Amino acid sequence: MPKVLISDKMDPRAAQIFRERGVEVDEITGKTKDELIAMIGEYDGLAIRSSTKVTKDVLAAATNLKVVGRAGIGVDNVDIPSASAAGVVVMNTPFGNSITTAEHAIALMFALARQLPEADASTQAGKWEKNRFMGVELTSKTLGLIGAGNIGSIVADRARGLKMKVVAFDPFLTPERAIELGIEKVTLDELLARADFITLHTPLTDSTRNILSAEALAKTKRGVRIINCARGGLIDEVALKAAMDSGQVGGAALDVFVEEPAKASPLFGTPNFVSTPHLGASTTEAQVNVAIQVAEQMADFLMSGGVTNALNMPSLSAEEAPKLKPYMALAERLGSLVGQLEGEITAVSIETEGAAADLNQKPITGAVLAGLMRVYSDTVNMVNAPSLAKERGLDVREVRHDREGDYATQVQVTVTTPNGERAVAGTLFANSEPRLVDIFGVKIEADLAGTMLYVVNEDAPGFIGRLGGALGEAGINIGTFHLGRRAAGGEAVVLLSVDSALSEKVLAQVQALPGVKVAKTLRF
Ligand SMILES: NC(=O)C1=CN([C@@H]2O[C@H](COP(=O)(O)OP(=O)(O)OC[C@H]3O[C@@H](n4cnc5c(N)ncnc54)[C@H](O)[C@@H]3O)[C@@H](O)[C@H]2O)C=CC1
Ligand SMILES: O=C(O)CCC(=O)C(=O)O
Repeated sequence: MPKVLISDKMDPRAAQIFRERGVEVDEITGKTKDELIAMIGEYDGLAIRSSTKVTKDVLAAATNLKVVGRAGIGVDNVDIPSASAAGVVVMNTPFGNSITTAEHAIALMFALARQLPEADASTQAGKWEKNRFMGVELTSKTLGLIGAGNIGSIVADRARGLKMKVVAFDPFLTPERAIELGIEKVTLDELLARADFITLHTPLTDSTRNILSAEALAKTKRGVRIINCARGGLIDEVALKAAMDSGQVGGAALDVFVEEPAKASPLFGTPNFVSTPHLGASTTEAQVNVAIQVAEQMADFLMSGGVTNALNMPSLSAEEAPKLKPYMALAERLGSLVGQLEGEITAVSIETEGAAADLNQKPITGAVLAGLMRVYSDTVNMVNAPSLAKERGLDVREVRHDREGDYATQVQVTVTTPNGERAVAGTLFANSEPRLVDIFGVKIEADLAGTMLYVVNEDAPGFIGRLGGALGEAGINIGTFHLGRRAAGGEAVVLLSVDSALSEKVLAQVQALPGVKVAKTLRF
């Protein structure tokens, strides 16, 4: 039974779903990095929010880990390249808290427009400072959106409902989408010059870090009000403090900080500065949504191989997964076969025909690459195989054929080596049992499983007896025996499964049999 650790506070429905789906679950929150490292080795899955940092060190200790599930959107607390390299799938829940976060941005915009937190504190302090708190209307004001993805679009919709004009800077926003949202796509400089309020809704990346730098803040309308419900680091906090002190920025509301938890900040105490402790996603509705979604996705993956909302692997629905499972086994074995038999591979082409061509090709390709590269690395799997292939400069091609060949379904793997192109092909028997049907142009029907001996020999009478004799003398029991040949009297191939591994000595004896060109042990 797979085992999952929930390491951040999460709605109890997550644990309930894991248990209902047959996944064992521990909820242990508030652990330090070292404590997490000490315990992570026993888990197949890790469910987190934003507090747990899934660093390279944590991943190195996570020897059984297969999936990290983020109950939320931002995954900047997960080292995705290290997770991919370790073959760990990283998933998030991209929509579950978007409305809630957008509403928080709108709430902070109102808080700034009417100085609600300071007015509240003053009133409760018995001051009744009616003349101190003069606000501004939102109607007809311009809202500048930096980032118009899921959350930014919802903010735009709500702001338009408030009769604001919305302009957006987002290099990936298409003109059609801007029209659909009723917003104007502008450059960053134009946004800075025109916006009365600016709200940020991008991930933190190299291109968005300090997007509101001292230089950018200097280009804003004097008195602009700024809201950040996305990520700390999008605004230069020191520059923001200076801009607020000079009056260039008339108000700022931050839900997120460069350092979290933000227990101290030069911004604290600045007039018309509003802050919340990363509460963007903190509503009952959003937390139920993300908890249910992350548990469903992780359970699908651990129990049936379904992949949804993964950031480092193509999606695979829970319906597709069982159909693809035997193909992935076939693909991995074909990849493994060529990987073991061919040394220097510079390109690989994965061709499907018949029923296989109607399936999602990415998992089949991932499985071929994982099998192929297992000779180089024990830790390669479908998640890290494509990036490993890229690192090695392997040219990967996928081809789907409409035609149906000799079999109703077929996967062919062709590799390019210094000796030319070499192809192997396989099919499924009874829709589920992987079988090799062609090896380097020789027709053969073989199950690729366990330890096998691959022999290429000259087709001549008596050879099978001599081979069986050599193995028998060495005490090696033959399980299955498969034969194929290019032409009578030409090159023949023998693939046989053996019940125990062949020693170097026995392999050398087979190699020395008259007519043997190649003898190699294979493992599947
Ligand atoms: N405060 C909180 O509790 C929460 C914060 N978030 C944060 O909100 C962010 C946005 O979430 P979504 O809208 O769901 O993400 P999304 O991926 O749907 O949208 C992000 C948008 O940013 C745009 N973008 C990327 N680079 C850009 C750049 N250099 N300049 C301008 N735009 C750029 C993208 O094109 C995309 O349209 C998340 O990355 C997350 O960090 C999300 C949920 C809760
Ligand atoms: O889990 C949380 O409270 C934070 C949510 C968040 O920042 C996100 O989903 O990106």
